[in-house]
Amino acid sequence: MTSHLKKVELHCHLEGAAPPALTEAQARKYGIDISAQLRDGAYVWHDFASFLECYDKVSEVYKTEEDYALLTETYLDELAGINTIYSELIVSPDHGKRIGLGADAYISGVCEGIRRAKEKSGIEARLIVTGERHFGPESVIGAAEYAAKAGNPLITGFNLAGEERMGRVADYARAFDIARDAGLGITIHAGEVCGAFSVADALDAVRPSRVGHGVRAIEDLDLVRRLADLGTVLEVCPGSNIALGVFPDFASHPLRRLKEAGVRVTISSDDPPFFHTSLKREYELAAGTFGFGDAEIDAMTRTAVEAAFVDDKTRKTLLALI
Ligand SMILES: Nc1ncnc2[nH]cnc12
Ligand SMILES: [Zn+2]
Repeated sequence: MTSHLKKVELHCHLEGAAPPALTEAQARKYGIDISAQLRDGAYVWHDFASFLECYDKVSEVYKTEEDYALLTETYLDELAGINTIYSELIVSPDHGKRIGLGADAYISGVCEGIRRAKEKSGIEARLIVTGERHFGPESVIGAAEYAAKAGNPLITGFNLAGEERMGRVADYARAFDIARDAGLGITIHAGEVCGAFSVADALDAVRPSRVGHGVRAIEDLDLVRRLADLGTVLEVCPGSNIALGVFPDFASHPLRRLKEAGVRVTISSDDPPFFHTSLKREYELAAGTFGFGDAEIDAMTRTAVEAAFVDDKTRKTLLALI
């Protein structure tokens, strides 16, 4: 049981957290046929590429500022209900542009959702703007420029998600320079679908303080030592990794081995309903399947706050709550 533990999540894609029932209602509202992506209350995909396709299609049923306020509020309410004190949501203003809503209205809807949830439960949240690798370097630079110029105090980080097999990290380095120069925190998906080289590329090309997943670093023990020495924080999402077949089962998942090698690890849910998981389940897995005690789980939660893209006052307040 982990219901008594305070929780923090650093890695969850907003559209990836869309509850199937809400997506179904949205599709009905707009007369969109979502039956190829959502069947019997579950999202339909069979590998990483089809997951990304399904994700993009599902995102298309969220169309207005209010749709985004509702989606954000719904997810943060769920998190607050399991004792979560802080959440970082990965958002894609590009998506707002693609559906004709516009990046500003997309972000404004999300911020309204954060405001509503915080008013009810006190949950704190920040936004990480992401570029999508499969939309190419120019689009990712556009996302970084948007995040850098937004002047929105809730946008505190920049990420690169999407098809990890497309191009090399160095192709996207300029986007990270733009984000870093604007004072944004830097994290990047690496070592999920691609192997250890992808994590090494990320360290070399963008010097992130955190890496999304990073779990395939385990294939190179020198790299594991490098991560430990640098103090790079991994946003580990075990349920996602098993659902996507990154590892065949939890017994072979490297969360414990990375932690024991001195790597700073945290736990998140990634795209919870797509992977039949939730932050609650990820904490339960940490306790049950991985065998971590309460003190060890609290230490991971504290690591997440230490690595959070927040100001020092907020960090202090959050640390005092754990
Ligand atoms: N797990 C994941 N990896 C890369 N890009 C994503 N976009 C949404 N979920 C993702
Ligand atoms: Zn992710």
